[in-house]
Amino acid sequence: MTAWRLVVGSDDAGYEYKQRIKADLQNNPDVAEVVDVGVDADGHTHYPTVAIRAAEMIASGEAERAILVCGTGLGVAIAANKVKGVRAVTAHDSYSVERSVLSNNAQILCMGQRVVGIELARKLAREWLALRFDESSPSMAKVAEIHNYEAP
Ligand SMILES: O=C(CO)[C@H](O)COP(=O)(O)O
Repeated sequence: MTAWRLVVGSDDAGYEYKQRIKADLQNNPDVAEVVDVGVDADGHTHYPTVAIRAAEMIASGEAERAILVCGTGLGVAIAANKVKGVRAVTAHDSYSVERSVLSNNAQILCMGQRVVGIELARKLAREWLALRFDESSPSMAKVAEIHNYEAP
């Protein structure tokens, strides 16, 4: 199975989790390469800037998946979803993480450093990266409806 070209990003409120999850990715067989779009340790870039940068990389095909962290996981998802073709979700439980791929073919997982414990966030990231959307599944037609809505 093909390994992902992955983007990670956060604002300052998600920095520690982004760094920890990024470190995990070095040894993850589902990950081929990782691009970090910030912030760095003393960065204060607002979450929309980081999220839109990551989402644009997905939309352009530079990467297939992204993990974004802010305080709640909400703002990064709202911003990323403004980029055409991107499906970003906030999920902090295993079932939602699973369905975000199997139902929604989400390319971006968003989590909140102020919401979920680090060990759960790491586990959810691992689970999410191991999942693949089945284009022959009944969910495909529903995802296609979303795509068709924003098609030119
Ligand atoms: O969680 C955030 C956005 O959803 C962000 O990390 C903090 O945003 P703020 O509450 O506007 O500072």
